[in-house]
Formats: sequence, structure tokens, C-alpha cells
Amino acid sequence: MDSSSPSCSVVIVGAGISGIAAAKELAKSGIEDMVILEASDRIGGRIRKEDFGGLTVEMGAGWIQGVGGRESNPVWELANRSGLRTCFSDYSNARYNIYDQSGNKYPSGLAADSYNKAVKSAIQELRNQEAKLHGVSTVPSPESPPSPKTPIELAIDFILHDFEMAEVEPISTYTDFGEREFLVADERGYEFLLFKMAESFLFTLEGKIVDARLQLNKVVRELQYSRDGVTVKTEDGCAYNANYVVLSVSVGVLQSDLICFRPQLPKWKTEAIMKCDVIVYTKIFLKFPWKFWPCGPGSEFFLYAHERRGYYTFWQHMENAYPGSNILVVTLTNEESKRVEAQSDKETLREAMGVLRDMFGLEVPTADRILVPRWWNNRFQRCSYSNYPIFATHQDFEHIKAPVGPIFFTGEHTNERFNGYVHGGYLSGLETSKALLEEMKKGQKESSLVEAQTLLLEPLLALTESLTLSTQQEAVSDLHKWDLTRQMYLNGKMVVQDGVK
Ligand SMILES: Cc1cc2nc3c(=O)[nH]c(=O)nc-3n(C[C@H](O)[C@H](O)[C@H](O)COP(=O)(O)OP(=O)(O)OC[C@H]3O[C@@H](n4cnc5c(N)ncnc54)[C@H](O)[C@@H]3O)c2cc1C
Repeated sequence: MDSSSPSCSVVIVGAGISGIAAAKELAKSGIEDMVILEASDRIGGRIRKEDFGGLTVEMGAGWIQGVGGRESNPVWELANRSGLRTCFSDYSNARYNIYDQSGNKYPSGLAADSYNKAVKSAIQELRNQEAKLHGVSTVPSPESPPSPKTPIELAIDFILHDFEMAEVEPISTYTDFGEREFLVADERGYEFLLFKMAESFLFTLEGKIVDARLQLNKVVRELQYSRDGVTVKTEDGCAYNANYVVLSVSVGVLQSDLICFRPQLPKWKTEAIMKCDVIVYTKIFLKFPWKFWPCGPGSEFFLYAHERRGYYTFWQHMENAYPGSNILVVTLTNEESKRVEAQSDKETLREAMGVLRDMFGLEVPTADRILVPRWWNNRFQRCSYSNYPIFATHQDFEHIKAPVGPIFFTGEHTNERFNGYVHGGYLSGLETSKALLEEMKKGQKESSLVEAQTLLLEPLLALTESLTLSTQQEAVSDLHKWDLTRQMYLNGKMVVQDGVK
């Protein structure tokens, strides 16, 4: 460890919901000497509001998903306690509002038929994959369903696979917390929930965090760790010593080379990190001088059917959340997201306007403003959320969240049941801080054991000091408590964490 650097018990890397939840829990248990290092200039991470033409829009997480079930979603509880304004979303209407490239709406019967066919075929495909995964050769595997070809089939396939059935069924969020979803529509933003958490343990003044334990614009580039603790080095040349680190960066960041680990992470850890897929999910906001889209009941979501899958397919108007706002949102995913991130906003506006004029006619006015988030090219994110492949195992999750020496991993990607969601991030922060507190307690017990052994050895030391035999003198004078600790490690009396070799 670098002896000239400031020291503390815990450094938390990242101030998203998992990092802030972990910090709050540690503070609640009396761990006050902590530092939170955040690469960007704000807290919130993938929960991020933006001012857009005088209104607050959510560039990252927008919904509280999983409400109204047998258990209460903890994020829904936080939202209620903070009086966050939300608005119920009914996605199911999207499948009946499908437009072709000439602006005709597909008849609802045809849309419903295509939808039911696609659901059946998606379920069949999942069964096939599961059978293949479990090597079921005795049961004849049914034929693969035909892949979607027509624009309407492609549009439905997109909403099914990139939205409704993006996860393997059953989806814990819906089975545990309920199937309802609420859009956050609050001027203070979804991130207000993080501020409320932070204000319970950090000093705030006039709605701002003014506590030196939160350090913004601190990009962590190196974690040098050993049994004695961790030295955390940041891009601006600072170093911090800590007994432990809670690392809450996204799996996309872990897959990149932003943070260098010394020594390198063990193979089981890097394999688990690389096995996790990521989703890029982009909500593009467009503000118009007036609205030209239908706004009655059941019209909030609509689809554009195009021969290119995912090409400006999924649309939402913001009239339910913010009446009179004249804002539309179109969602792109993965390759389309990356393609749009790489081009100018002007080009994206041109494409989006082409699609809107296909659907609603040439007289549609050009948007006054456009907002295009870039999650993939943000080196502090490198994804929107994790997406585990169907063949991911329980052990993969165990590995991705297991500590390596004094480094504890947290974040939505470490939560087996709720990865990908805000509540997954929140619960992972709580879980990781509990595991760390346990480890700290164990460490305290072990160091008091060492103290006790040192005390027991003192009479022996006194006795040996009175002896004049030089060999005995050398042997004893070399003995101090750190040697005892090392001896205990070597004798296997203390747990040596995997990866600290
Ligand atoms: C577009 C989009 C839409 C989404 N929609 C929803 C939704 O509707 N509902 C839902 O439940 N979830 C949604 N999610 C997912 C949800 O936002 C995330 O699961 C959750 O916010 C992740 O929290 P986290 O604390 O794990 O990670 P993060 O929020 O990513 O926090 C990690 C923090 O670490 C910081 N960091 C990274 N690298 C470094 C470094 N080297 N040094 C210091 N700091 C670093 C980052 O800046 C960040 O602040 C969405 C996400 C996106 C992007």
C-alpha cells in the first residue's frame, strides 16, 4: 500500500443505485470512514434525468417495473416514501397500433393473429433451446419455428424479444413483485430516490450533497490489492488506501479495460464477467411544435413495421405523463443503437422524420429538438443493462458477485433474480454491504485473536529476553503481530480469499 495516501475502511467505486445503497447500509452500521469515488460529475449512473425543452425526461431507467404483486418492490416503496410522481403504462396496446410504411394501420384481427403466432413460436423456440441445453436427445426436438419475414412479423418479433420476452420465463420481477409498470414522470427525476438515500448519511445543503466523502469526477483506473487491503488509483493521479473496496461499475465497464486489477483477477471471475451479455437500449426523444399522433385511450404505444428489424419500431407519446408536452420517444436496441450512436444527431433526426412521415403523412412538422443518449459509447457504462444468456448457471452468478480478496462486487448484474433492473441494483447494494459487514466482523474477531495471542506470548518474550543466547534473541525479536498474522494465514487458520495468491 502507498503509505502517503489517505486511508479509510471502505472505498465505494460508483455512485449509481447499487453503490449508494451499499454506502447507506454501511453508514447505518457505523462505518463512517468511507469514500465514494464516482467517475462522472453526478450521482445516479444509469438513472439519469435530462432537461428537454423545459421538461424532465429519463434518459436511463424510466419505469418502476414489477408492481402490484404479492411482495412489494423495494424501489416502489422508496418512490412512495419520496412522493415520486408516476404514471401507469399499458404496453399491451402497442401490438394493436401497428403502422405500415404507407401510414395504414394493420387491422386489429391480423395484428392479434400475428402476435399470437409469434408468442407461440417464441415459446417453442425457448423450449428447443432449453432441450438442447439439457442435452435431451430422447425427446424428439420439435422443428424450429419459421423466422419472421414480413414487416409486421418483424415488428412483433422485435417487441416480443427485445421487450416483452427479453428474459427467460418466468420473470422473477413479475412473479415476485407483480406485472404492473409505472413510468416515472417527476420534475426531480428518478434520481431523486438516490438523493433521498444519500441525504440520510451524507451532508447536504440546499438540495446538494456537500460531503467530502462523495468525490465526483474521480475515474478509478487501477485497483492494487493484497491481503493488507487495496490501493485505488484514479485518472487524476490520486491514490486512496482502504481495507476494502465495493466495486459497483457495470458489467460493460468490467468487460472493458477501464480498470486495471493488480494482480489480475482470477480466471473464474473473468470468465463469469465475459459470459454475461449486455443490452444497449436507446430512448430517443423528439419535441414537436404540435402533436399529430392519436392521443385517446390505448394509443400511448405504437409500432412501425419495416423490412429492417428494429428500425425505429417502438414509439411512445408522452401525453399521459406530461399532457401538452408534444414529445415522442422512439426506442432502439443493440445494433441499431450502436449505429445511431455513431452518426450525427442531425442524421438520426432525418431518419426518424422519414419514419414519422411514412406513418402520419408528409405534412408532419420537423421536431424542434432531439435528444440521443449514448450508453454504449459512454466509457463509464458501456451498456444499458446486463442480459444473461439462457445457458447462464447459478454458479455464474455466484462467481460474478464473489469477492476477490478485499474487493467486493456489486451492481444490477450481480443479482441473480433481478438483474437488469433498478431494484436489482438496489438489492445487490444491500446484499453486498451485508456480506462486507460480515467479513469485517470476522476480521475484527481474527485480529482480537491475534492480540490475545500476542499478550499470551509476552511472558515468553520477557523470559527469552533475559536469556543471552543470540539465536533465541533473534528469533524472538523478529516476532511481531504481523508475522503472527502471516503465520496464521500460512497455517490455514485464517481464511485466504481466492484470487489473493
Ligand atoms: C436506457 C436505459 C433504460 C433502462 N430502463 C429501465 C427501466 O425502465 N426500469 C428498470 O428497472 N431498469 C431500467 N434500466 C436499468 C437500470 O437503470 C440499471 O439496472 C441500474 O440503474 C443499474 O444500477 P447500478 O448501480 O448497478 O449501476 P450504475 O447505475 O451504472 O452505477 C455505476 C456507477 O459507476 C460509475 N463508474 C463507472 N466506471 C467508473 C470508474 N472507473 N470509476 C468511478 N466510477 C465509475 C458510473 O459512472 C456509475 O455512476 C435501464 C437502463 C438504461 C441505460
